[in-house]
Amino acid sequence: MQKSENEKTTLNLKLDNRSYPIHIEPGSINSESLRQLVQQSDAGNCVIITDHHLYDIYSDWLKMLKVIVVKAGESSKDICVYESVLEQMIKLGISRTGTIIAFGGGVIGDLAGFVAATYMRGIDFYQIPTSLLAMVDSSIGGKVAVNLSSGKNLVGTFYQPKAVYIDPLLLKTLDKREWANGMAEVLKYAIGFDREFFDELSKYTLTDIMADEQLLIPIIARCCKIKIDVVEQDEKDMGIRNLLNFGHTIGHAIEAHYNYEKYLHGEGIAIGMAIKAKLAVDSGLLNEAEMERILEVISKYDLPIKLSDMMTKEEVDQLLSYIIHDKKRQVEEVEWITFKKLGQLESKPEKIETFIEQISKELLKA
Ligand SMILES: O=C(O)C(=O)C[C@@H](O)[C@H](O)[C@H](O)COP(=O)(O)O
Repeated sequence: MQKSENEKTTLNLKLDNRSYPIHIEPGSINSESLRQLVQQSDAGNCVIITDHHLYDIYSDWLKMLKVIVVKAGESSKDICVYESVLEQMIKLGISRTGTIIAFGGGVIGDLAGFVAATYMRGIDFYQIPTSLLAMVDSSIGGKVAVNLSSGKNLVGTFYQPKAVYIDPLLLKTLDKREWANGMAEVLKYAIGFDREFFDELSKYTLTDIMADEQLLIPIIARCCKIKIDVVEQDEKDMGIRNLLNFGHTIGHAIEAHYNYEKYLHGEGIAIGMAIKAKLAVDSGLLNEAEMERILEVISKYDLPIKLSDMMTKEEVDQLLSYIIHDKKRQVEEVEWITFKKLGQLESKPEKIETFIEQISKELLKA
């Protein structure tokens, strides 16, 4: 894999008047640059939304600025937390010409983006992702949302940021499980969109990527480029963008079934991608060796390829009931995202009963 120097990379996501830059530069985010971004947005009318874990780490950067802090973790992607943040925005005197800076992982980006999309009918926002998952996926493309008990991301909209600032050095605060969490989305791009990328990643381990910034930066840029290309073609997820949801129908159901406590998003979709790879062999879309390689590489990056506990048929049925609420669902069908070949996906409508029967069979296997 091509190693990069420490220069700045700027990518551009082109969507008419909703176009924006995605800056990738190690060391670009610090107290001074954060202050400048706030100043340029009118300091008194700009608020940073972050979580308590990050506030503890970066309090020196944040304490002089207007900040709203929520609890770290998926439980903050919640309607009540969303309402609380809106009320705090009012109390902070943020007007309809105000700005939000989302400084956090996927949860913060999705929550803060949804607040920005709806506060006084919409104000500007910037994404400063601090997790690998947010850097390679959720901070780009404008999907913003909160969860319901019925499922993931069920209340939200498409609302593009004004810019995304990616500083890989911020990942130093991430624990290994969170690194693996983000690598699941990296592997999604490789397995589903870029065979050469998959072959390259298969040469490394999670530890290699964590330890070598010169390896990491091109990986982040490659993921952003794939995401940009897809979003520019299908911003509202009516066609090709469905493919970015590979492994997610099962993954979201797993997350929701365990109340967003047992499995991180990346762990859920890793299991989802592994199940899809196994089923692709049954339908002749992958050969046994390709499937085995996919499972091996997913495992190599410290991600699960199956649920950790055996499930009863009743438990599997309960887990799969979340599929009914998947947003790719039509009336009687759900978009089945599967392989054309390793490195290329396709989406086709599948009867929900068939979908559930096939996934159920895999989930019940030892
Ligand atoms: O950007 C997209 O489109 C994706 O599907 C990317 C997903 O990796 C991401 O997790 C997204 O938030 C899930 O989207 P959803 O539409 O299933 O809520």
